[in-house]
Amino acid sequence: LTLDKVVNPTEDSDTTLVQTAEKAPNQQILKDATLLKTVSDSLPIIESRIKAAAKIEKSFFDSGIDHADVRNTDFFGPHMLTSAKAVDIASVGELFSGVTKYAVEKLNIPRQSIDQQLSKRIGILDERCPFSNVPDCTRSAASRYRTIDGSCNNLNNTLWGRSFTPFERILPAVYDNGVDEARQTSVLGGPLPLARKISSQFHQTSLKDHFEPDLSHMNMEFGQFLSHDIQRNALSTGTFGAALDCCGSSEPESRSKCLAIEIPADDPYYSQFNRTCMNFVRALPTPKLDCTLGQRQQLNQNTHYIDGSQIYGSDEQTSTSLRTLSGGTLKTGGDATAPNLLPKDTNNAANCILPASDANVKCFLAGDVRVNQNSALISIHTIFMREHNKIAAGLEALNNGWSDQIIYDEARKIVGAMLQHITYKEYLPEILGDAIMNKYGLKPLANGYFNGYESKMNPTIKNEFAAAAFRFGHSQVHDSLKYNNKAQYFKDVFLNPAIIYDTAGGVDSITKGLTDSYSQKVDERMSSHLTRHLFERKAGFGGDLAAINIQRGRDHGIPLYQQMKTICNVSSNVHEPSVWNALSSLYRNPSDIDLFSAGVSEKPVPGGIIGPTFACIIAKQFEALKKGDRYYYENSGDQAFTLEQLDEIRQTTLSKVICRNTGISFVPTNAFIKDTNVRNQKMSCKGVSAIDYSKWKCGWSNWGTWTSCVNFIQVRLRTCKQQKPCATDFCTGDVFEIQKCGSVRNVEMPQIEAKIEQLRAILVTQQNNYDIMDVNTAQDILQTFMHQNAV
Ligand code: HEM
Ligand SMILES: [Ca+2]
Repeated sequence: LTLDKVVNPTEDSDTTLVQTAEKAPNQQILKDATLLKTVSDSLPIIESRIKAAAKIEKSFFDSGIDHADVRNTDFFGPHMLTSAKAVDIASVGELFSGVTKYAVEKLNIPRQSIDQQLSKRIGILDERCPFSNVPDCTRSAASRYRTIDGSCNNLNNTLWGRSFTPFERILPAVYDNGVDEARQTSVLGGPLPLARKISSQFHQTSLKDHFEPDLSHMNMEFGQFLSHDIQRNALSTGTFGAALDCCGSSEPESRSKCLAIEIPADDPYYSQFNRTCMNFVRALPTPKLDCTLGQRQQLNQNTHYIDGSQIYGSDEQTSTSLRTLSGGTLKTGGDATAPNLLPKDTNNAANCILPASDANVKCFLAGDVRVNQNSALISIHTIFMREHNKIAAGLEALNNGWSDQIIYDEARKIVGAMLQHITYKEYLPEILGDAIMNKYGLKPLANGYFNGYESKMNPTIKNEFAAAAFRFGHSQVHDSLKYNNKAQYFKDVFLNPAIIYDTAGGVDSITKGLTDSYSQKVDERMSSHLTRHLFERKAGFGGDLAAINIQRGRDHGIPLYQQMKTICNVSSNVHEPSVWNALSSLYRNPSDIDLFSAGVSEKPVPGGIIGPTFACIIAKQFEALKKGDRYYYENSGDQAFTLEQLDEIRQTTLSKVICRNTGISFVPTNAFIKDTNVRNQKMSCKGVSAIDYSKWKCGWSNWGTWTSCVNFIQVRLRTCKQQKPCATDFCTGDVFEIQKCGSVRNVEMPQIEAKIEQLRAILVTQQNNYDIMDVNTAQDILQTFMHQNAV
């Protein structure tokens, strides 16, 4: 079984129980009626259990263990990442998990076949399915623009890639009870090694910087920005959306929403603070998209597609709140000394550290709530907001008579296309290397349309990608940001917007620093700023992102490293022996090893920076995000850019976007590669202009150049741009102009004028046939005419 078969099964996904039984003759055959009866028996029981649990949860709130405000150990406040809509979906998710567990017990369903045997829609559960309202896509089908929430992209599966739909899986989940309990038990029995122990013994073996000699720190930061476009997990909250304190209860294990990270007594760092517990809440459950019973799944609150949703939002309400609703622009904030920043989060909903001395300094709003997580992320968000507004102004100046809505839509379409171009053209090749880029067809074309859209390709973000593989970027994070030629420790830029407003620093300085400094090597080692001081507000009480990644993998039932390696066809020796020994010695059995830890520590693939197992998961995901996206920027069709617009998008580089939207003078030509590398020269921002908006002008293009003079006649052509989104009545007059040329003798005049009339008559009838009116076409027309009408 290879990954391709697993990810794109050819079998009909509505496998019936009978078919399942035929495939696995030894398994118990479930009758529909039996299952239906079991489910209806279980419903009142499960519902009353959920009610009782909610009561207990509320008691945690009433007693002050859970609390409305954010405290020292809540870090980013996981509950703040979760929207009310996700909580609603999760309540159904809980019901589905409960019913599944009941059925598994009652009907003695073997663990390995839970999903197979229960993968069936059941009428009485259908009405609770949060994904049964199929959107009306009649208008979007022919629309030039994506919907804000990603629905109606795939016209056969209109919910694919929409925000608030589940992550899907490459392999079935590995839960302790087969259905929903986090993996905590070794294959040999007994507990798995503690996540914090693996972090302190393996991910922190050296706390020194380990540079990746080729890549800039921007490579790290763009990865984070991109990751916030395509995924946002929903995490548990307490009653009334409160922060859960999984370390605050005397019996945290008794809470199904908690999976606190235990800190061993001999911890090399936290022990000096007598700290024994790190807050960790479980990701919320969701039913599957088809609402069949089965294992616990997790929810993506953002659109799965690369569509700039971290800039614009993944739902209508957010996207509208970020718009000025005039001239197609996005709202801005900032002040006289730091102008043109993102709009201010005046309520400090993100719980940022704000200086008491300056009421002006606030955190920011964007399409993704994590924007304030660190100053480098704020900076890149700001640059893309500015790029949108710059494009909107450029489109408005064309005087096409476009409304605010058309300008917004078109600018958003262009920015989304730029993000895709930067991702596939500049970012991914550095991560995956040339061979894998080619193998999965990830490279953009140099010209023409890409005709590789596959409506059967499911773009949904895979759980193994979100919870493990694409977190490789955590190993690239440096100890500090370079800012105003100083090193600003990472722990001091978490949720701290002050330097964005600093006249000596701000977006320009941080961005320049990102292109000017190295990213760290992708390996088992992670910066102590992430493994000891994540979101730290009080010494000793920061978080550990390596431990969180491991714990998250267990929470999601992410398959084991060995399973993923097999499915990815990865050969055996992909670790340095010393690295493998260090890791495997922490576990009772190699089969227990967590995917994040072993994946991130593999030796890199040729030309790339990650190992073969993560490369396989990541390449496959980006293939699906390209071929499974009807709005992929290189596609032809109703929604397409014109070829000349597409060529303009293809000129985009991250460096040019930086140049256009900051006051930086010099950038590396490729912002992802350090400019000390011979492949990469510094370029001046002086020569970088805005994109050529004339490609978006409605009505006549400028005249093309005159052809050369053939028998005293020359021609020039122009193009009527009536393509979408232009209205159709912009052009009156002809696409051609004819004139005499050369030194014509008087006696020849009448003859030439007659020829011109003859040519004009022909061109008038033919002019609708020409799509591209360039000088070569004109020359061809003229030569042919002269040839056929030789003087
Ligand atoms: C300063 C840098 C970064 C910080 C402080 C940071 C922090 C975090 C935190 C706190 C989480 C949530 C963990 C959990 O509860 O499961 C997370 C998730 C994640 N991070 Fe990062 N991260 C950083 C950079 C990156 C980079 C560079 C990448 C990729 C190239 C990345 C990819 C991811 C992914 C894929 C997730 C899972 C998202 C989800 O759950 O929906 N991060 N990160
Ligand atoms: Ca998105």
